[in-house]
Amino acid sequence: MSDIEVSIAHRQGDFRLEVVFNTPASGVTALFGHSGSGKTSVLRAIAGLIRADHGHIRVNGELWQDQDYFLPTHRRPLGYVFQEASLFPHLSVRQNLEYGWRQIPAAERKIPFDSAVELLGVGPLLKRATRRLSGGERQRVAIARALLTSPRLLLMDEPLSALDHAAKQAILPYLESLHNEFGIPSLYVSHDPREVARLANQVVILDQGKVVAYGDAANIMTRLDLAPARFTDATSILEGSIASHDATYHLTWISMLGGRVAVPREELPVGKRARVEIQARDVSLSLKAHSDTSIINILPCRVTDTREISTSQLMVRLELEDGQTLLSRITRHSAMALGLIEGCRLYAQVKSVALID
Ligand SMILES: Nc1ncnc2c1ncn2[C@@H]1O[C@H](COP(=O)(O)OP(=O)(O)OP(=O)(O)O)[C@@H](O)[C@H]1O
Repeated sequence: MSDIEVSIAHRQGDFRLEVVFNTPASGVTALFGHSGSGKTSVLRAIAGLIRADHGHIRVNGELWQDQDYFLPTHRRPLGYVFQEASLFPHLSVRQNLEYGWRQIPAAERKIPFDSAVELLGVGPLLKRATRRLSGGERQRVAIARALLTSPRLLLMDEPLSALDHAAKQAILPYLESLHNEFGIPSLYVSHDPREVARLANQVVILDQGKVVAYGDAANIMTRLDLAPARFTDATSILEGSIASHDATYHLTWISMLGGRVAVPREELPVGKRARVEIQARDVSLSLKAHSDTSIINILPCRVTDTREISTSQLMVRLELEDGQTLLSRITRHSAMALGLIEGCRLYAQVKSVALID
């Protein structure tokens, strides 16, 4: 019963939304798609900001809408974070947060005020006027304010899209810790494949108002028949655990069943679960496990799919020995030189690995 069930049809102007998906009410589900594919409309329907013409929405077994019933927005236990934080300009950060906090009776508050402040790192900003915040700070305050309403579902509509690269990178770890810390499921709209690969457990891909695919993020984000893996900065996420630290070369080794990779040394306990991000452009392929190379991350793998992404470039989907998937972007010229075909066994040489958590 603990899932989010959406089955709606809605017409707005010439645009027709026909969306059906089911996703666990835990972790982060990303809604991914091009501009105009209907992502915001789906969030608005879930929030009750529009009433879909047909269909139903059920969250954790609780009916929010069907043909005869419509739960008004203010009675849906959700927090909504928009592209640009809509904070009250005449109130301080603390007053903005207290506004969210006071919206619900004390007995129903699940998230302590100080925990939300600490998690989003907004403690030093509490006395500030909101007009004196940077874009990234504003978004952190907006997320903290949404959390303080103790929502059972968090809806986030491209909360990072107005931020530059550095501000995005700074805020991502806060978003990552959000559901680990409080276990509040989120629906997260984005058209940035790297952001989705990092944050999402599940992904729903939308195109022209319809669901093209949905399911486990690691699978969906690396499927070559879908849009995310065809971006030039496509990314794969691998899961392993901290295996050892190398004091001489200042490295931390992360092991998976299918091999191991190194990142610059991080003081993390051996055995701790770790996730790493690998960009497709940083993965080259070789027929042998070379030792005469500067690359230390060499993973045995098998080709499961290939797709041209431009006249000169190919995206290759690889399966590691433990079943995890990795993307590699190579030239068509290299693919021919390697004699690359589906099923062939190779070695992925990974030039750069970033530890996420
Ligand atoms: N109130 C409206 N009346 C008529 N058409 C609308 C209305 N709101 C949205 N649309 C249309 O519905 C389609 C989907 O819009 P939506 O905002 O859901 O897409 P999106 O995937 O979130 O896009 P973006 O990434 O650009 O925010 C678009 O073609 C848009 O022009």
